[in-house]
Amino acid sequence: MNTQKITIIGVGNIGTAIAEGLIRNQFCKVSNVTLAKRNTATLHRFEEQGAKITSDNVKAISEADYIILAVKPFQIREIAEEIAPHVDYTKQVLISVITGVWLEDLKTLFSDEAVLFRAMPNTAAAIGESMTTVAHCNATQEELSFVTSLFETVGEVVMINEQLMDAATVLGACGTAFALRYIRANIQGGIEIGFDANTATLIAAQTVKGAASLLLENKTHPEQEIDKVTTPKGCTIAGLNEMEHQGFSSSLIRGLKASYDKIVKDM
Ligand SMILES: NC(=O)C1=CN([C@@H]2O[C@H](COP(=O)(O)OP(=O)(O)OC[C@H]3O[C@@H](n4cnc5c(N)ncnc54)[C@H](O)[C@@H]3O)[C@@H](O)[C@H]2O)C=CC1
Ligand SMILES: O=C(O)[C@@H]1CCC=N1
Repeated sequence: MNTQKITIIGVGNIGTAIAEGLIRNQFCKVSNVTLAKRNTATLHRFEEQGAKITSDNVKAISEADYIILAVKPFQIREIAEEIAPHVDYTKQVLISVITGVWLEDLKTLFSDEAVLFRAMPNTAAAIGESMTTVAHCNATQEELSFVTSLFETVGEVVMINEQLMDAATVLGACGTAFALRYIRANIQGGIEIGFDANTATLIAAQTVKGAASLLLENKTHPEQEIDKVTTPKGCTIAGLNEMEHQGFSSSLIRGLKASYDKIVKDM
């Protein structure tokens, strides 16, 4: 088990998911995890498990080896002003999961010498099934290995060129919501053709999980797997073609593009 101390500043949706994933998968001693947010009322279950909780960001980072920044983009300036003077850049490492905030921005907010990681996980980190993309600067091999293993503890990891981080945000982080909306539509349709909500949810979710696993395990292209399902003159191709007539793939691609354009426009 790792002995390094990890602090998460901003324990909302994604900070909570990372904390849950790390603690659940015993990445480090729970007592080496410090969680900081302004209102700590939602953090008591972590405290009961042995984590430290605080609303004092400076105190939160005082003993940390790795500091995960998980606040909203507009909150990072205020946090940086508060904690930057207290970071020991010779030994403390910063990991930002904040959308649209670049390593160069972080250097400006903290220090040119700061060891910086920019990572994009998703909320499935809570159950060890995140997809996390990572870029970095000034990191040693040891720091790189540590951060990789931290995110591997909560799912899959891929190192990317930072230029692709906004695209990774759309595909890998927003993608959780897009996939869930697809599943929800299946549930709605499933109810209309006869199932109760619980059964429709189980069938829809397990079917999507199975389809994704086919790609991950077989390393096939989706269309190869689709070919195995589409019986000639059968009901699958009839449904698929109707979905495409209604703009199914096109609407998803446009949605991804709109999501991407929103990040690029705002940041
Ligand atoms: N929600 C998601 O699925 C993902 C979000 N992100 C990024 O992570 C960041 C956080 O997103 P969410 O967790 O969804 O937002 P959130 O609003 O749920 O969490 C932010 C947390 O920061 C805390 N906070 C705000 N100001 C603070 C301060 N001065 N000191 C300490 N804590 C403070 C808030 O109380 C809140 O708990 C955003 O930049 C987002 O783009 C990245 C990947 C996935
Ligand atoms: O919607 C958002 O802005 C954030 C970025 C990734 C997931 N949620």
